[in-house]
Amino acid sequence: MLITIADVLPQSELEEIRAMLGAMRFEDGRATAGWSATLVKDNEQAREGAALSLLRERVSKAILENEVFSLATRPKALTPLIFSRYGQGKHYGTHVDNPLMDGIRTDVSFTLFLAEPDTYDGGELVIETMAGEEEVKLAAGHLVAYDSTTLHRVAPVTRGERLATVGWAQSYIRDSAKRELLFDLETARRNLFAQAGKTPEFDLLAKTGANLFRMWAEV
Ligand SMILES: O=C(O)CCC(=O)C(=O)O
Ligand SMILES: [Fe+2]
Repeated sequence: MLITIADVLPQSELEEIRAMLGAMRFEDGRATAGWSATLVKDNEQAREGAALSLLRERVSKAILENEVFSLATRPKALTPLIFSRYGQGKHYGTHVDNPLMDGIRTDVSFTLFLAEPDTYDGGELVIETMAGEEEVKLAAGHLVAYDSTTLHRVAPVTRGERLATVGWAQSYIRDSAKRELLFDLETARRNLFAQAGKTPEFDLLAKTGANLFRMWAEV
């Protein structure tokens, strides 16, 4: 499933986060790439330190508290976030993400855009799907989550600077098709509740959703 989620971070926080990033030191992104990714990765990332730890904590909390993110990915754990910067000419060529990172299995990859799209050209996240290439470039504060199993790339930036934070979730539900099924069922259940309240049909959907989760969850 590929899903975009609006307003994971509000406008007021974005300005402060961009200012914090502006004061931080960045290093070559190849420092954290596997050997084949170093062939294609050409960006910069915020360096480890107290400021990065604080920022990570704050943004991870906002992501995990987002209800749509939680229902779409069913996160068991997140990797430490990477804050990346792509100046002019920077890009990240086609690759698949490592299956394990920081001790967790990567089921879902996500990018939270931090720069407004009219401040830079290029820098689209391009994801290869069975239906063709999906280009994603979102407003600052919006997030895209997609299966870590996909090939994807970041197109070269040709003007300005692309700022984003990226991370990975291990899901309680390993299989993407099952995650989508649970997401649809929960959406239907909530819509039914909004229309008709707590009917017997609502209870049956609640039972089915909970019991499928119990059947599939890896804890
Ligand atoms: O910056 C992005 O949107 C994605 C970066 C990426 O693919 C990665 O770090 O593995
Ligand atoms: Fe990636």
